[in-house]
Amino acid sequence: MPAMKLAGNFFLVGLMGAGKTTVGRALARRHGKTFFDSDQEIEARTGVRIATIFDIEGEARFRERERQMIAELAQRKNIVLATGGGAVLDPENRRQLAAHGTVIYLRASIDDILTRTQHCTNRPLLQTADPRGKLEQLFAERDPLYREIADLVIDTTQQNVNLLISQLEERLGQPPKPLTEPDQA
Ligand SMILES: Nc1ncnc2c1ncn2[C@@H]1O[C@H](COP(=O)(O)OP(=O)(O)O)[C@@H](O)[C@H]1O
Ligand SMILES: O=C(O)C1=C[C@@H](OP(=O)(O)O)[C@@H](O)[C@H](O)C1
Ligand SMILES: [Mg+2]
Repeated sequence: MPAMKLAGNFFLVGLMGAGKTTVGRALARRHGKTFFDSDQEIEARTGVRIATIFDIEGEARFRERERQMIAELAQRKNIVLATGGGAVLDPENRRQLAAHGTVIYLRASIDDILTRTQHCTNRPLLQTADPRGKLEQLFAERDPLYREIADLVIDTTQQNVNLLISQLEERLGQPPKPLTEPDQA
């Protein structure tokens, strides 16, 4: 059992392959929270993979499904939610996430992301001749949006999941800094 209990909802944001689903599931298990992954919920409801939704309906319709799903899940209590990497593109999603929980931005180097995602066929945006170039473009577009709503930024590059959870707990458990320095008597 963890020494401290984390209160409220936790929302994980960051690029594909940053580890949102993996870290989110472990964090939820350790702190007795219900885990959701917005992509997995969309797949469960539609009965098809994310790649098939992109193929048949296109990215814009996927984003609508994602917006609906995040609006619904953000209302729940005591959850950990792993969002899809593009969820922050929508201002309404950013508003929902910032308003209803602690937002954790997971970062990773492009090299690590490429290694982690190279055999995956269910990330349609990376099914391109130049996944590195695509990730660099997505990072440039999205990093400011992740930062806009993040309460905490954690770098997962070359970090094992258990150590990441300890790091998260340590940083979330820190008492808030006083606004002013105590008087020097
Ligand atoms: N800290 C880590 N170190 C090494 N591999 C990782 C780490 N976090 C995730 N992975 C692996 O990378 C892949 C993508 O992780 P995932 O959690 O699905 O990322 P995301 O949900 O952010 O796209 C998975 O195969 C997962 O096992
Ligand atoms: O970055 C993106 O736009 C996407 C990320 C994916 O989720 P992960 O970040 O969990 O891979 C998934 O939602 C979809 O393929 C689109
Ligand atoms: Mg994921």
